[in-house]
Amino acid sequence: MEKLEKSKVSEKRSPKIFLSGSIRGGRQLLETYRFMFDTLEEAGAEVLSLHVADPELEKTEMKMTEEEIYTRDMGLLVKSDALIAEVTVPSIGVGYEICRALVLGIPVLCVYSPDKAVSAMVLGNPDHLLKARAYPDKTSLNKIITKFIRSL
Ligand SMILES: O=c1[nH]c(=O)n([C@H]2C[C@H](O)[C@@H](COP(=O)(O)O)O2)cc1CO
Repeated sequence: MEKLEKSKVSEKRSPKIFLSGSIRGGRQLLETYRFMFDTLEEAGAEVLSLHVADPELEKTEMKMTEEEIYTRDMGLLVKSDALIAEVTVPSIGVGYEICRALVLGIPVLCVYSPDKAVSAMVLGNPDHLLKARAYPDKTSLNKIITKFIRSL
């Protein structure tokens, strides 16, 4: 009888990704979050937190209470196969989500612009579930994300 091989997430179904990016920490990299969202979709991933890359985010989140935002995001995080965080812009929410994902045993990819001072809590973190990668340009950002998705 043919032996069933243990398959990775990507061979079975679209990996569910929590995209994490600064909101109240500052929206100056919104265009990068949108690029990351597009890259993830092209790589066959399903982005659960699409609101992070939404230029109209303020309109929808304004109608939600702080508790509703927190509960929704934590609910999405537990359903995620991985978290991908853009950490160039310091954000308490992004840092919290990274830590929470690691505690839950969810793999994390942090990406950042190489000329920015990123927290040692990310760069110096020895957790085997955490990868931190600098991207000098959009082409490398695309490659880093695509490689990570294929590794899931
Ligand atoms: O309105 C929101 N909606 C929301 O989903 N978040 C989550 C998702 C983001 O990855 C992260 C951003 O955190 P911060 O707002 O502290 O920069 O927190 C955060 C806020 C505002 O803090």
